Amino acid sequence: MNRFRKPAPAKPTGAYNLIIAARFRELRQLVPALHLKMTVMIILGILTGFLEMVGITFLVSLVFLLGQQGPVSGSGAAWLPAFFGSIDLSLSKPVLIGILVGSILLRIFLGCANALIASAINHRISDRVRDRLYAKVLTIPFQRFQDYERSDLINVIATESYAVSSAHANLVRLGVNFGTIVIFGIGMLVMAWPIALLGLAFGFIHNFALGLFAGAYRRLGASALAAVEALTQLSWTTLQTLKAVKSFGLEPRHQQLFEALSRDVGQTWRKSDRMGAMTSLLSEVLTFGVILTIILSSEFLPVDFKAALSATILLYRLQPHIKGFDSQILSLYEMEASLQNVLALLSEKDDTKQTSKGQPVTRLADAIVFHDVSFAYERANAAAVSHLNFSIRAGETTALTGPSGSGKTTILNMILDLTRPTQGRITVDGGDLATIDRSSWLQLLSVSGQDVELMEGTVLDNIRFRRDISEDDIRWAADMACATEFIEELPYGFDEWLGDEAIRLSGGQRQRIGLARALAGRPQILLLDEATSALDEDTEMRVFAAMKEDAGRTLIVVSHRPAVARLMKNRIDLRPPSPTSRLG
Ligand SMILES: Nc1ncnc2c1ncn2[C@@H]1O[C@H](COP(=O)(O)OP(=O)(O)OP(=O)(O)O)[C@@H](O)[C@H]1O
Repeated sequence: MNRFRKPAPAKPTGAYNLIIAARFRELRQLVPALHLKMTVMIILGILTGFLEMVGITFLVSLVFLLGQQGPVSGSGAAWLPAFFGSIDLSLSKPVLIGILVGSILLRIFLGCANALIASAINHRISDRVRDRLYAKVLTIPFQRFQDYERSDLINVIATESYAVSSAHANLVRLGVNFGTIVIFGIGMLVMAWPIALLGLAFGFIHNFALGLFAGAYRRLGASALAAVEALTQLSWTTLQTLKAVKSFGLEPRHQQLFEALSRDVGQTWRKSDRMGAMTSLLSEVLTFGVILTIILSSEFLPVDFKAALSATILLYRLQPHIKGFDSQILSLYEMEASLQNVLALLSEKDDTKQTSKGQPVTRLADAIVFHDVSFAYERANAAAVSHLNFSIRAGETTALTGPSGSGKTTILNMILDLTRPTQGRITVDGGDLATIDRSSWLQLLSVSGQDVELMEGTVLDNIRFRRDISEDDIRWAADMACATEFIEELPYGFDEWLGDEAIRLSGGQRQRIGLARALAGRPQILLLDEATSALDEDTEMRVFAAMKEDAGRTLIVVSHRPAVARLMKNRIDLRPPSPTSRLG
């Protein structure tokens, strides 16, 4: 679990009515129009339960009717279900059969409709939550994003997001089961109150027994989640560092670790299944116990036989609803950790600049100026850069030099508006960057770095990078970056499939694809952060010569190579003890 995420509360939230309230509160934050959806589905579900009760009681009456000796005669009252008592309703046999068949058919229809509605609503909830989580990852401040483990984020978006629709479905089923239990209970009370009282006593014992499992389920949910997270993290880092793993001969060690973690995951699920089987057994035993009590004491109970039979069958049919109620309550405990993770990510604050509109810019006419700018990363002991004062002139080339860790990348990140000064301000043609519309500003900029983040796709896809850029511009950019020469050597040229790691490409080739990507949008301002460090000197010089010919671009280059810095007109040097700047 990422150390910056909210941990699940350590102590159980308490009795299960509190856990229902807690899940409901969480869902209210996550699902719009929750009440309406739940109410409709619960009413439909309860109606289905009611029809089940009608079907059972009318079936018992029909069995009595069919078992009658001799020709059928007399009023229909004798054939009515027990809860009508001695009310004399003159219903004919076909009417009774009609009610029975009608209630069964209607129950089947409502059950099916409810299942379809539930499926549609649950999928919609999952879709929306996934979309919101993904959007959140894109809108939290970049610095905050860096605090998260990538594997945790993937887990939350792809797996834990389903806990929301599961919690919704569980609460609905819980409402339906509770409603059905109440209706069956009322039916039993009207037909045979002593049996209803026995059922009630059974209910209390049952709830008490269920409460004994709550804490264990809650812990199980949290440990299952931790086990899955650890497994995903190991898989993710193994894939990320496979070359190093192989180079150090660590395959057996990784395999061992994976098997141990995988066993942990399996064990938690097996434990969950075992506990599910135990609670189910408990519920079966208690139901059997109460039915046995009824049978053994039937002689002494002041209840008519038909009513006793109907009530006992109802009690028996109540059992799946009680079992469902149990497992839903326990699942609500189990899914607490996942819901907390989803909520923790969704409650992250958005990057306000990204979501608000500012002053649009169409071009850089004069200069980007740093006015006494300092920046400190959160939780860092010292500032990454302090009291910077310099100008970057439009249309000119500038080298940003200084020792490792002196803050060059931090400066580029501030120009890219990924991070903002903690002190001082940056102006663009006199206007504060903080008030400038971020997306219009980024239209003017492009960046390429030492490590190129390639994605699954062809060379063309990687240069285009999901932007609306013509193939002509892509080929032009590849020429500028001296990339065409090696791309055309590939079996499928620009259509060659690279995959996200592009292992068949050399470091310098990857950097040239990154450079072509940055150039393809024909940016007015180009930031290069050690973007040609893996190129041989000759190719590097050819790249810069080509870019110099394409005049008018503002170029800011971070490089440790003096030859590259010398090619630039201006130089900003970040040397300790105090960062100084000078304009060449
Ligand atoms: N996300 C971060 N959180 C905390 N500190 C950071 C973070 N990124 C960078 N730093 C710190 O800020 C300082 C400046 O880092 P920066 O990457 O800007 O230096 P640099 O000059 O680009 O280094 P290099 O030449 O090695 O790439 C360093 O001390 C670094 O450890």
